[in-house]
Amino acid sequence: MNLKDKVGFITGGASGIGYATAELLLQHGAKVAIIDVNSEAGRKAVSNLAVKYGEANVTFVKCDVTEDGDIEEAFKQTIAKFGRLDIIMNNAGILNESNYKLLISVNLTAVITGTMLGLKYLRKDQGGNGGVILNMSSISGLKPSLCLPAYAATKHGVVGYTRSMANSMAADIDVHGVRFNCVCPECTDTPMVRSLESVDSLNRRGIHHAQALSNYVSENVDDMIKASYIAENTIKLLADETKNGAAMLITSKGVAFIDPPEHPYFTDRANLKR
Ligand SMILES: NC(=O)C1=CN([C@@H]2O[C@H](COP(=O)(O)OP(=O)(O)OC[C@H]3O[C@@H](n4cnc5c(N)ncnc54)[C@H](O)[C@@H]3O)[C@@H](O)[C@H]2O)C=CC1
Ligand SMILES: CCCCC/C=C\C=C\C(=O)C/C=C\C/C=C\CCCC(=O)O
Repeated sequence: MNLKDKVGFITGGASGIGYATAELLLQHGAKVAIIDVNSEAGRKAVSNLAVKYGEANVTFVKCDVTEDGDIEEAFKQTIAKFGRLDIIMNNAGILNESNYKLLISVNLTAVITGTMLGLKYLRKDQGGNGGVILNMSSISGLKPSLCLPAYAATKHGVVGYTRSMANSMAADIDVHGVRFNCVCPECTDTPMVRSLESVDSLNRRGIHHAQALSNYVSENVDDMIKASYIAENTIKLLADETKNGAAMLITSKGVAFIDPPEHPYFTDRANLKR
């Protein structure tokens, strides 16, 4: 996919990985809607980006991704502003083991809702141009995380959902033109991680092994990979039209595509005639 003049929709785009990806899309000539619950950060993000890339190319829509109506309205406002939609990045996320129902709602349910609601605007057979849905998982979506079991459950859910949607819709891709991929970064230096330096914050959020994790974050955060590195690899995945159903692990050593295990039952079912 040539990113020039394409339109991206990024939830959690006011900060961290979402913001870095928004900026890189703008550098490639795309237009971007930053979708976020934090109005102050969202407006600030857009005013910074507008100075560099032009007011016509970036917009902010306040949206709580746990509210279906907010997500629908954000899609409508994005298309009203830019006239099309090509890229959906369901990226908003939180870390809160205490409030695991909210955690599931933001990190997993909203990814499914953003995919289902957004799909109808992307589908070539429903008036869209085709495109790509990129869901934000984590290395915690591929391996156990002893400090963050509920968080890991949401991120495993994102991988399972994204691969399943890709497989389920792959047979008709010529009709709808939509690809589904997810990214699984290792720990990245963002405000989310910086907020974990304090053991009080970790305890409030019910994160396991709080003291050990706080020590680890404080000692290592400066050396963690940067959000711009996640954005560079995310953009490569977005643009690569050969990739559908990919789970891309991003670490300081580079990227790796993690394949699901093969099983004849599922392989045969994927080939079933409908
Ligand atoms: N930083 C890291 O080490 C890693 C982060 N991730 C994932 O990347 C994504 C982005 O995380 P970061 O950039 O690190 O965090 P961040 O805290 O810097 O950015 C998250 C953004 O999501 C927004 N947000 C939170 N709840 C929302 C809601 N209900 N509705 C709309 N927006 C909401 C926040 O306001 C914030 O702007 C998350 O899904 C996170 O789980 C994945 C792997 C590693
Ligand atoms: C080891 C540092 C953990 C810091 C956790 C903060 C944010 C994590 C965000 C993620 O998406 C996960 C990324 C990397 C951590 C992966 C596993 C946690 C390792 C410790 C554990 O097993 O819980």
